[in-house]
Amino acid sequence: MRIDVVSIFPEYLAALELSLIGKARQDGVLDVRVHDLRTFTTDRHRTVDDTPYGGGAGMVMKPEPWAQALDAVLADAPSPDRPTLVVPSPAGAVFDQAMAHDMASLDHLVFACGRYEGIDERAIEWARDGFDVRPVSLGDYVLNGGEVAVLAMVEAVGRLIPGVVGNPESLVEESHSDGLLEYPVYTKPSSWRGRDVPEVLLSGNHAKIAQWRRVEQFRRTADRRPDLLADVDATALTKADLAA
Ligand SMILES: COC(=O)COc1cccc(COC(=O)c2cn[nH]c2)c1
Repeated sequence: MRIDVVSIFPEYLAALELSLIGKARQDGVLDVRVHDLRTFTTDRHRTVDDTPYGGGAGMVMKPEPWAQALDAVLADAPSPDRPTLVVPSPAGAVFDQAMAHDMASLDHLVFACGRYEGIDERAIEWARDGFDVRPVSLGDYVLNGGEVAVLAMVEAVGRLIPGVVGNPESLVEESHSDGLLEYPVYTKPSSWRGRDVPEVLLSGNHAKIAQWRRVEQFRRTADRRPDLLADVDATALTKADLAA
């Protein structure tokens, strides 16, 4: 997969050189390119923002540098297919694991990191000719810019790409993969500061362990994210499971 990120703080994305994503880049599994929006300005001060029409506090990102930057990305695109342009924004569709899987199936993802009060809307509309434009929110809160959201999304998407995570098995049983939160996990020692690992996990009885884990998933989801239960087939939980 090819990923392009455009930002006025390209050094913010240095974290993508670390750990699993960094290794995937070295192995050629991911091709991540970060671009400094100021490269695409033409004035002496490398201006990327100006005051908002209609008044109000803050500044707005000028459309022209964005059009120049996105044109440069298109000129160097890996395939003639329309890339997806993800614009992290408080006014976007909320990012979730389903969206991460959808993005992981794409050949070319481009991220536009907004700052200040946002990007001139005309640049977003202009981009619809060359890109599948998707405003995406991480949640109902406001960041100072899109870079932190891009780090989260590139990690969530990148880890789903074959060859990025060592053991693909570890992607199967995790929160949200089956609509439920994940069960609690334990490791040695079996007794720690007076707290013992649940007996069933030491039993070697794999059917009982699977049953216990399933119940814990439902219990946790009901406790922390009851909103998720609406979409889950609770009949999968038998009375025997609950009695266990
Ligand atoms: C058209 O879109 C834009 O102009 C985006 O502009 C901005 C402006 C300020 C901050 C951000 C970063 O995104 C978030 O704050 C965000 C994402 N998820 N939850 C909060 C983006």
